[in-house]
Amino acid sequence: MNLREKYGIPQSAVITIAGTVGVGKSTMTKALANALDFRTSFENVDQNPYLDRFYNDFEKWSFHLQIYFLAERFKEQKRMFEYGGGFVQDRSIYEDTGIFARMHKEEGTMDPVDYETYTNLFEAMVMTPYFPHPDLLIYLEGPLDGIISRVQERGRPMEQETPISYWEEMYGRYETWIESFSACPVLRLDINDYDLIGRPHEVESIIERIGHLLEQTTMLRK
Ligand SMILES: Nc1ncnc2c1ncn2[C@@H]1O[C@H](COP(=O)(O)OP(=O)(O)O)[C@@H](O)[C@H]1O
Ligand SMILES: Nc1ncnc2c1ncn2[C@H]1C[C@H](O)[C@@H](COP(=O)(O)O)O1
Repeated sequence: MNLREKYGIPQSAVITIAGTVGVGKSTMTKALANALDFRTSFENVDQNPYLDRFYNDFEKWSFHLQIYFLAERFKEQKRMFEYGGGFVQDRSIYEDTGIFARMHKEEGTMDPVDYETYTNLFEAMVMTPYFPHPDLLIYLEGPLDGIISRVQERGRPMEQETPISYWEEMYGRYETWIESFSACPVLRLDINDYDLIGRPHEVESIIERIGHLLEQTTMLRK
């Protein structure tokens, strides 16, 4: 019996991983997908034609980047649907609007009219009964200084050159955002409570918690 069967996780489940830049979403996505024998849906950072330009000039490229991410995530959503689920997704679509677009609009680096156009499009595409929400959102959290060290060590120059204040602002917004997030059930994990690189077997206890939570939410729906 594999871990998915052992903990009663449906073959069709879609699990999305959320959290600030550098917190460990991609690492978690790989580990969970591997242990559950699920497919992965990653953000393709290296192939993103706007990301470098965006970090060099937020005001100029905010709108273009958000539209690009929306199109990419929607394509991924379609792919997950076509396979009938069984996916772990690196970052949820909800963070694009709830964290990034909103932050840039409120910080004055996204034009308010562009923001309005973007959110209208987002709501028309995503906030409808036709858009299947994930079965579970895993929210990764931990101390900011450790997360910033991970960003620095990972070594994407555009992120290394970005002022710490940007990551601080984002971090605070994530803390507020998760408190009111309600599109699907949430499992919060503190990154100091596991280490998927140093102690990879710890993925099992995370899968056990996922199984319990999915079981509870299925019972509540009955
Ligand atoms: N448990 C861990 N201990 C130490 N470093 C980690 C751990 N998990 C992830 N990292 C490292 O932190 C960096 C950011 O992780 P990543 O999974 O890419 O985060 P995200 O996808 O959230 O941006 C990567 O260099 C990764 O290898
Ligand atoms: N919607 C977004 N707006 C701006 N920047 C974004 C958005 N989604 C992701 N990003 C950036 C943040 C990081 O530099 C990379 C990848 O994020 P990561 O958390 O490392 O997966 O893209």
